[in-house]
Amino acid sequence: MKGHVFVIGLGLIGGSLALCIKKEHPEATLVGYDLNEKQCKLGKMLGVVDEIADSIESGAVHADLIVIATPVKEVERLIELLCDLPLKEKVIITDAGSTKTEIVKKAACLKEKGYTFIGGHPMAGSHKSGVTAAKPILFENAFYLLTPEPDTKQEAVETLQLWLKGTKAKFLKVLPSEHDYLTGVISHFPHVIAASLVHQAEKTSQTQNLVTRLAAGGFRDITRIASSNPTMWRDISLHNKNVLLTLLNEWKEEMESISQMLIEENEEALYQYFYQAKKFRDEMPIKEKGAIPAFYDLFVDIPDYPGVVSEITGYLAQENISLTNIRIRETREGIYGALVISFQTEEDREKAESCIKRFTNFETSIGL
Ligand SMILES: NC(=O)C1=CN([C@@H]2O[C@H](COP(=O)(O)OP(=O)(O)OC[C@H]3O[C@@H](n4cnc5c(N)ncnc54)[C@H](O)[C@@H]3O)[C@@H](O)[C@H]2O)C=CC1
Ligand SMILES: O=C(O)C(=O)Cc1ccc(O)cc1
Repeated sequence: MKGHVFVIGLGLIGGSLALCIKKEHPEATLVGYDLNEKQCKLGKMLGVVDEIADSIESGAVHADLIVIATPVKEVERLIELLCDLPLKEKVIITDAGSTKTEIVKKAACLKEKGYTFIGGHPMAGSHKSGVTAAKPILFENAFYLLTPEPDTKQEAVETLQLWLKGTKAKFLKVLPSEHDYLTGVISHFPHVIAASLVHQAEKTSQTQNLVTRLAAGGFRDITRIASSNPTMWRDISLHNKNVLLTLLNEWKEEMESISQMLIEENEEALYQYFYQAKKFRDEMPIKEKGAIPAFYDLFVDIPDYPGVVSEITGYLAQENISLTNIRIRETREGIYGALVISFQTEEDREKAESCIKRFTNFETSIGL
């Protein structure tokens, strides 16, 4: 497709979406804008966007597609700002925010002006931020939730999906309230719990300095997401506060019932509690992005030349690092592909990452 695409917020998500759009639509002009000048410079330098706009206004008025990829409270402010601009009549405005109810409500002013807004949420990412972490394979096979309104034209939804085809994500349409409840359960509430576990360990560390050294394995797995961007999570929590408060109350009741099982030394109830959790989790489609990520996967961006895979496995073998699985996610002649290497433990994955970094200049990441 041809046209001007304006991406506001050139971070992990805005940058990755820009790369996906350019990959699928090389004739489109990608224009970026970020409050942080450094992200603008990097975005242009890394070829994530073709141009940087001087202001929101100058980027927005020429755009056929506007993608807002800033923290969710900023999404609201930007929508207000766009409402007062003379945009193109057929422009499609979307966002990538992790919450939808408040954003879609705010977008009513765009509808009043005759513009089309379709809420969006690519359900993949990581605890990293900034345009340097952006990559075109970030959303591959992930769910991409869209929240069109009943009166949104089907043609506009199709056009948006076409613009976003390069994400290779699986699009699903949901209601904003449904979106916020589901993401509250599987994403927002777990972030609160992860942060709370880290706080608990920190409190203990004030009197027991061994705690941080002992915190390995399970603790690190369950608290990885506590390393995410605090501004982003502050905004998400405030936007989805009602769902979070409901979930917190249910959680408190559940914790109360565990206290009771412990007080009563109720072996059968405790066994059932852990057994049912294991059963449900083991049956989840964990290999699919969007459920629970496979935590010990290492992604290596590799150039497409013969022998590159055995070169990498050779380095790992030299350092006695065992892998459990290896696969190539995408290769086309001369184009970078992603090698996905699975390990049994996080320690093995960390060792492998530093080994590959020492021997090569290939980009590595732990993805979702
Ligand atoms: N990080 C993740 O894994 C995921 C994040 N999201 C959502 O995507 C959005 C962006 O998140 P990330 O890319 O991770 O954050 P990020 O921190 O990497 O990028 C956000 C960028 O927005 C810029 N920004 C903030 N206010 C702005 C404004 N008024 N005008 C222009 N630029 C502004 C910041 O300077 C920053 O560069 C958030 O709404 C987040 O909830 C959605 C899916 C996954
Ligand atoms: O790092 C992780 O596991 C995440 O949870 C990434 C993430 C963050 C926010 C979203 O709205 C969707 C995905």
